[in-house]
Amino acid sequence: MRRCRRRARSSPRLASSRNSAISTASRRLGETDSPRCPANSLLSRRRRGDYPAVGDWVAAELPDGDSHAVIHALLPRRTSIVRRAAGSRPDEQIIGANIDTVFIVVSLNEDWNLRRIERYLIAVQDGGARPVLLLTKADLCEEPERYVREARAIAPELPVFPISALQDLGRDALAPFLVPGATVGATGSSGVGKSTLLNWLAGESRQAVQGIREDDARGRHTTTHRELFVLPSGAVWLDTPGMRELQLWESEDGWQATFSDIEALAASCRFRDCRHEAEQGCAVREALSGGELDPARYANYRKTERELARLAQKERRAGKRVAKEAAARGGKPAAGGMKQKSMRVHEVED
Ligand SMILES: Nc1nc2c(ncn2[C@@H]2O[C@H](COP(=O)(O)OP(=O)(O)OP(=O)(O)O)[C@@H](O)[C@H]2O)c(=O)[nH]1
Ligand SMILES: [Zn+2]
Repeated sequence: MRRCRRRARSSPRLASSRNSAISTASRRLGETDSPRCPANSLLSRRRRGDYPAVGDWVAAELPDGDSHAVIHALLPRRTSIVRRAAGSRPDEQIIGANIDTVFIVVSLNEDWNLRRIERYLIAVQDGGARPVLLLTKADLCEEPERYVREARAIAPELPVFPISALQDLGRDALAPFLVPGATVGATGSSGVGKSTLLNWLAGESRQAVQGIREDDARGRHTTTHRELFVLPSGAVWLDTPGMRELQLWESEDGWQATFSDIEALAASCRFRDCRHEAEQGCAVREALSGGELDPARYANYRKTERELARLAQKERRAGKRVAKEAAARGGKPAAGGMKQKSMRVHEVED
């Protein structure tokens, strides 16, 4: 089998099987062939999010006898899970495109932490994907239903399923999310059972998770690994390091969706700019003192609000800095921005 890699974090690769005489066609990015973008289209793109990412559909051409595909166009994304790219530039990195469902994976033998689940809910809902909570290792837990109840209390609409890959429990509950054509991903702490879950649903062990570090004469870089898997049900499983450890992003959508109950309370405070501190007619404080709102949930609401505000401020500052630098250069893009070579795709034989 042929694998390909490039220096950037996500790799633009084509999921479909190789076809010797293909004209321009719509394809899914993920695995096997190595696409290269025409140099002029590369140079005309600025933001990372404009580049193909795992899960994208592209119009591509695979010239006869050439193992390199050429991407001509990137199709619009239905959903995109993003995070801020490393470095000082205000830029987003697409962790996964066109994902329908993200399984938030929490193990029933680990520390149970509703606040962590809330953070995952924010991150997943920001990208437009549907969150589903999977409570793994149910075989190690005496009372999984207790945890299901607790999770439902913070997110009544959230589908929650206890499962055990080891004992083949809960498979049927996942079927509606794994219909043909659906794209799913899984996020959760290390060791909760994400790889085991993929292998269980795939019905076989897939070499999905080991990223290999390699050195070569041109420096050290990460060898990317397979990132899209077609499950026997016909669904596609997207597995990237970024997806496995989702982080908060500065958008507010996921935050508002995650804390919609508190947002609704805040909307009925007497004062529109209520800070929920000592104001008269504060519905939030009323709910807290009446026991309808868990103080720990409210504390997480405020904490994540502050975090997102800090991220947004950082973004604004970085944006101003970049604009200033661009103005100083007379509007030309930074030399150290998106280098063409960062899109180069390497190939290795397995
Ligand atoms: N008892 C039990 N153990 C499980 C189950 N699912 C996974 N495990 C075990 O949990 C451990 C971690 O599982 P992984 O699938 O590697 O976890 P992961 O989330 O992919 O971990 P990272 O790759 O570090 O992100 C392994 O020893 C699995 O055998 C389960 O349903 N029941
Ligand atoms: Zn208030």
